[in-house]
Amino acid sequence: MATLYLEPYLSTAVFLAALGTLEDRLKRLPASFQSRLRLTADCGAVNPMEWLAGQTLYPRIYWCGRDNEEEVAALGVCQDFRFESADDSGLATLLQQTATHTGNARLYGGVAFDATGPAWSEFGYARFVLPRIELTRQADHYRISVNLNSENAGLAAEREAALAALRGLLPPQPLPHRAPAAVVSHSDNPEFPRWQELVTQLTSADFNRHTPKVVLARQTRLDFERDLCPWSLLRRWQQLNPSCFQFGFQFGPGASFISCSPERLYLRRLSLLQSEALAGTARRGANEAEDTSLANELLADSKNAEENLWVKQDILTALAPLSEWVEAEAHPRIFKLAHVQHLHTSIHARLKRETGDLQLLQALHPTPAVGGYPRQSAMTFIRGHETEPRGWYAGACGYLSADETEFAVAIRSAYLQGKQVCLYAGAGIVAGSRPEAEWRELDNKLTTVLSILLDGKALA
Ligand SMILES: C=C(O[C@@H]1C=C(C(=O)O)C=C[C@H]1O)C(=O)O
Ligand SMILES: [Mg+2]
Repeated sequence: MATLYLEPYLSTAVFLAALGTLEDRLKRLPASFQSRLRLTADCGAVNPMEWLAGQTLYPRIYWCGRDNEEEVAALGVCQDFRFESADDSGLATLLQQTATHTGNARLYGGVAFDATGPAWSEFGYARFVLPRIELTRQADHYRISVNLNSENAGLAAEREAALAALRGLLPPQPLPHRAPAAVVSHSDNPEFPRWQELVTQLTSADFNRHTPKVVLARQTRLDFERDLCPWSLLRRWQQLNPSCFQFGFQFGPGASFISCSPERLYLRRLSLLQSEALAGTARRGANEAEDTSLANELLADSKNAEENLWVKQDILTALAPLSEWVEAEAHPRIFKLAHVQHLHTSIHARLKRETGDLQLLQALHPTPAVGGYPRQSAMTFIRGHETEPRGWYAGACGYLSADETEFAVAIRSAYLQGKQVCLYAGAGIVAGSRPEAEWRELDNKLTTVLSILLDGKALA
């Protein structure tokens, strides 16, 4: 086995020693243990995404927090929880049970935008995985872990499965910039004429009176001459937008979902919660003066203020019964990305003792940043008028554990299947929205990912 690791790991000897440590500890496992067990060893610097891309096992899951302090490459399955619909009470049970697990084993996964929409195969309505192996970077500290679950097939079989996963590891695969893959076709759904009709409908006084905000989305589908590598695309994307959440899910070889999202649904550390209203958009300026003037216009604009306010108010209302206290910044600030800038309002709460991730997800998702206000009426409009299912786009993706849970809102995302990429962008439609301006806003939101795909500096 050893020779496999020789070249590509940056600190091969340390990595090999870590694998050796884990093997020894697996061989000397206690005769019994409660439920989940996690063994961890320091492994030296290895690029988590390149490591993930080099493996043969699935699922491959990548997560990097918005502050870039923590990066995780998760591989294979110790436990896999997949739910085809929101009616499945198993998801509620899972969320409740996770709260009572000791230790900090994390489940990585996501929930689709719409509980009732058709699910993407492999992704389901919701899917969460306790990975078999995790490579974690915290600041500049790298660790490799292996998870076991005594409730699986029995201790001996579980130990064998863990050893086999470790022994099957392959070297990282460099993700170099490659020559462009040519685009064969490019289509939008809806196209502009239909978008114009929908925005006109949503901004009519009659509609607006009962449903003041609906987030309409467009799917942009690109077909390339060759298969694309999701990890190469995500790698380039994260370099352009390092202040975003960066994540990817590849449950099998056929499809992957990646995202570079600026938006947090929530971060819960024990009973402290951080959430936010991120809505309202302008493009970035060509120079500093223009950029500042666009930011000032955004801060002063009533249509954008309203987009942000519906999100803030809805989150505050949803959190009030779940919290000891909840507070929000009085005014939005500017959050800058590579090609757009947004209005951002921070929200903090201390949760009541009985509030867990189940209540939080039910109360918050989907927020009016991706659905609308009121939620049910906006969802009914979206279901009745968008013809492409959103799948996990605008869903909630992240990790769950007893002590700490974080979900990003899966906007600025791409669903890849072989040669095909589906990109998604939505815009909050409120009174005063104009079809042309909102259409341009969709384009602006896709500029970063399109600059990579169409420049072709990554990918084949
Ligand atoms: C729905 C998306 O983004 C949302 C809509 C925004 C807007 O309309 O200004 C801004 C950020 C998000 O709340 C998306 O990017 O797909
Ligand atoms: Mg907007």
